Amino acid sequence: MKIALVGYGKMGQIIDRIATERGHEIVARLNQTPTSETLNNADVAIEFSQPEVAFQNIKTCLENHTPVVCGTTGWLSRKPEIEQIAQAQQSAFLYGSNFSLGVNLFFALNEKLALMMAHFDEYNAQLEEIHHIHKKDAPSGTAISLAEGLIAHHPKFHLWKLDETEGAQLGIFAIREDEVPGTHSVFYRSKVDEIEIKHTAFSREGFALGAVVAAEWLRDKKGIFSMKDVLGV
Ligand SMILES: NC(=O)C1=CN([C@@H]2O[C@H](COP(=O)(O)OP(=O)(O)OC[C@H]3O[C@@H](n4cnc5c(N)ncnc54)[C@H](OP(=O)(O)O)[C@@H]3O)[C@@H](O)[C@H]2O)C=CC1
Ligand SMILES: O=C(O)C1=N[C@H](C(=O)O)C[C@H](O)C1
Repeated sequence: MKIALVGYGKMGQIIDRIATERGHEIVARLNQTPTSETLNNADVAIEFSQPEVAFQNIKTCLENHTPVVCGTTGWLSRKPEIEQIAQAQQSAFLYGSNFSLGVNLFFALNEKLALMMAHFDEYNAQLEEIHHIHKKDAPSGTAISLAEGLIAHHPKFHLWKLDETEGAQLGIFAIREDEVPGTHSVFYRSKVDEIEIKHTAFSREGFALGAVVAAEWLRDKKGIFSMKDVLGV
């Protein structure tokens, strides 16, 4: 199929290689907001840009009726608007904070554990994410998805507060270090023990492959989807 890459940085360039290896044609490699012309009749757009520009990129794709797989994080406050546009335009939109199979299994594992712990009050949870020094947003989209999943499956979870001041943010430690691709840990701590579950990305390959698989899945769809729909988990 024909793929438009909206955002051609670290992720876009790896997606280009993997999509080409899987027999797809890259019809656009864009580092600016697309237009109907620059989308070049793509079957699907894959958007990995930056937080401050993602909304306009996605909006343009949806209004052009180009199905769009979005991996850009840090813009989610405007996701409801995008979902309204997708519905109004009868387009296809799929957002993933993390497209790797490993992290989506990690999401499911933590949700199952939170569900089991919902019967007890012993454990609290704390999240930690480590990324490369170029990352603009914090905490990571993956960490936010993790936190949302824990709370949804364990409403009593008291996510530790970073500094115990009233109204402190969720217990998410965001660390920026060297060229770390993405490491996420969840610590479940009681008075007597601690359970740690960790996902470590060795490179960006897993994210890129997952995004291409999501684009292949989305091509003939209409509506709003996530990686749970692609993977059936
Ligand atoms: N969901 C997932 O699985 C993953 C998500 N991400 C997320 O993807 C995003 C991109 O990450 P990464 O590739 O490392 O970042 P990069 O900064 O390497 O790439 C972003 C690219 O977007 C380009 N860009 C700037 N403005 C626009 C615009 N208006 N329209 C289109 N493109 C534009 C930049 O061009 P220029 O340099 O010229 O400004 C740059 O090439 C981040 O939000 C990150 O959190 C990353 C990995 C996995
Ligand atoms: O910026 C990155 O690199 C990544 N960002 C995503 C996030 O914010 O969760 C996914 C992955 O961890 C890499």
